[in-house]
Amino acid sequence: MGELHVIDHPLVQHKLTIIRNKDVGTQQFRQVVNEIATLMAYEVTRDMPTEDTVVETPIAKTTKKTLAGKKVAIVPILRAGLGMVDGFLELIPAAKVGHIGMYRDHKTLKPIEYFVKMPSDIDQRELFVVDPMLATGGSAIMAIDALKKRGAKQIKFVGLVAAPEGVKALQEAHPDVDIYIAGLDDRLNEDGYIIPGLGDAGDRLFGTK
Ligand SMILES: O=P(O)(O)OC[C@H]1O[C@H](OP(=O)(O)OP(=O)(O)O)[C@H](O)[C@@H]1O
Ligand SMILES: O=c1cc[nH]c(=O)[nH]1
Ligand SMILES: [Mg+2]
Repeated sequence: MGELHVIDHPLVQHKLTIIRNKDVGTQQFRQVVNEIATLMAYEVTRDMPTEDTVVETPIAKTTKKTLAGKKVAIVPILRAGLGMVDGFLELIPAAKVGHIGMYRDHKTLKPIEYFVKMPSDIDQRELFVVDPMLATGGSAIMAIDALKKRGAKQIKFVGLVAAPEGVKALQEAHPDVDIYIAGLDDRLNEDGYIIPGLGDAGDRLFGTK
């Protein structure tokens, strides 16, 4: 079963509450989503492998840790996932970025895939699939299906707000994928929105309403 990690760091919780406010505009929403993404990138990279490296300080030669150079890629689920990419790149600037386009049909709530462009070697990379919202889980499940079909083996899902329904569905569909979120909310409403949630993340990020 994929582990659920709720990042309860005070800075993350504070920033998440800021963007829940319906009166926060596009510019601040975008900025704070990226700030939370940076803080989450710090948490989700905790288990990155390190190796011993010899370094000469002004005082002495010593052996200390550096990253072992594991390849990673950030995979935003368009559109809303794009809002988290720059925040991740702040900490992992050399990461490749693969895009997967997905929108939910408003009536059926089923996701529809419309774009996939991945680095050629995703089978050798750790992938961070980013999307602020995990609602029914349909979009994340289909995105991860598409990545596995292309050879991906190591995947983490990183979101901001999730409904319990989405967490359960994703854990059942992809038990090998750990889930990192900033907030686990109450439930979905009849339109498939997370309660209390933060509204439509894509519309709030890009000002399309
Ligand atoms: O868990 P689910 O029920 O699949 O819902 C979550 C999806 O819905 C939103 O995307 P949306 O369809 O609004 O597309 P957008 O990002 O282009 O606005 C969100 O960004 C997720 O991708
Ligand atoms: O609450 C929700 C659910 C799905 N997608 C969103 O952007 N918000
Ligand atoms: Mg949307």
